Amino acid sequence: MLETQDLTKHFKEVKAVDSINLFIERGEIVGLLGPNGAGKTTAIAMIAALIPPTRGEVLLYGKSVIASPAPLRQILGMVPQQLALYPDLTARENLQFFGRLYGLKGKSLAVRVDEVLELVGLEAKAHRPVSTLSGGMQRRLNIGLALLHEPRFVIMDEPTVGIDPQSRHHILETVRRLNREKGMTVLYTSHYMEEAEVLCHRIYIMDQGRIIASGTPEELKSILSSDHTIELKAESLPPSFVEALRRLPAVRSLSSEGQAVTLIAPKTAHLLDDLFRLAREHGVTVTSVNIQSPSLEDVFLHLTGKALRD
Ligand SMILES: Nc1ncnc2c1ncn2[C@@H]1O[C@H](COP(=O)(O)OP(=O)(O)OP(=O)(O)O)[C@@H](O)[C@H]1O
Repeated sequence: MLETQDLTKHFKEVKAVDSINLFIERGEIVGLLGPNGAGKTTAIAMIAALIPPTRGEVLLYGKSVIASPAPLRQILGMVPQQLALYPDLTARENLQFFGRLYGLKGKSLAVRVDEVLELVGLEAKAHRPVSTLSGGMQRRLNIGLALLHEPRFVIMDEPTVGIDPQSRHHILETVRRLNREKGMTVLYTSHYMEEAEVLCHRIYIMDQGRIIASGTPEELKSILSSDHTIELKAESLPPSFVEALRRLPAVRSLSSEGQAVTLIAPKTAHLLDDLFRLAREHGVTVTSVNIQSPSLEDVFLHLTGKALRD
C-alpha cells in the first residue's frame, strides 16, 4: 500500500533520517521502533507529507505522496506525540469541534462522536473538561480525534508514552480491534519493545536515522535463536558461587540481583549439569531454574549495544 524509497532528512549536519526503505501492506500493523532521537518522528512526518524530505520518495499505491499528498490525506488519521486538545472544552466538545473541521455535521456528527467516545472508553467522562481528565484519558481522546473521519490508515507516534497501565492496555486493545474489525492499517512508533512484540505484525528497528533490522517479532528474535537466558534462584547466593558461574566458558554474560542470577549462553552449551554441580560444591540450595528465549529487548541490545528504554 505504502512504501518509502531512500527517504532521507538532514537538519544541517544532523542526519535525522538516513535513506530508509520501508513498506506497509494494507491491513498490517507495522511498528517503527527505536530509542529517543532515532528519527521516528521525522520519518513519519515525511510519510504523512507534513515535512519535505531532503531526498527520497513516499509512494501510496505507487504514486508520489510528495508530489500530491491529497490521496493520502483522505485516508490518513494522524495521532501526534503532543496532545492537540482544547483543555477548557469537554471531551465531547473537543470531538464535536474537530468533527466539524472534518466536515461532519448534524446527526452523523452526533453519531460519530458517540461511537468514538465508546471506542476510546470515555463515554462516562464525555461531559468533563479535558483539563480534569488523567494524562492517559487525554491520550485516548487524542487518538479519538484522529479516528473521527474513519481513516483507513492511522499513524500513531508513541501513543502510550508515560501513561498508566490501564490506559495503555486500552489503547493497545483499541488498535487491535480497529485492525481486526475494520481492517485498519497502522504505523505505530514506540520505544517499548514488549508492546510492539504483542501488537505488531512486522517491525522496523531504527537507530541513528537508519533501519538496522526488520521482520516479524519471531524473525527478529531468531537473530538470537542460538542463545537462551537461564534464570536461577537460590535460598542464598554466595559471591564465590556467582564467580564460579561467571567463569564457566559458555557463559556470555551474567547479572545477579538478590537471590536470582541470570545468564545468557548458547543453547548448545548444556549448562544445567554445570550449574547443579557448582551449586552442590558451594552448598547452594537451588529453589528454581527458568529457561527462556531472548526477548526483542535482548535483540535490540545485541544489535546496538544499547537498551531501548529511557
Ligand atoms: N526541526 C529539527 N531541527 C533540527 N534537528 C532536528 C529537528 N527535528 C529533529 N531533529 C533531530 O533529528 C534527530 C531525530 O529526531 P526525531 O524526533 O525524529 O527522533 P525520534 O526517534 O522521534 O525521537 P523521540 O522519541 O525523542 O521523538 C534528533 O537528533 C533530533 O534532535
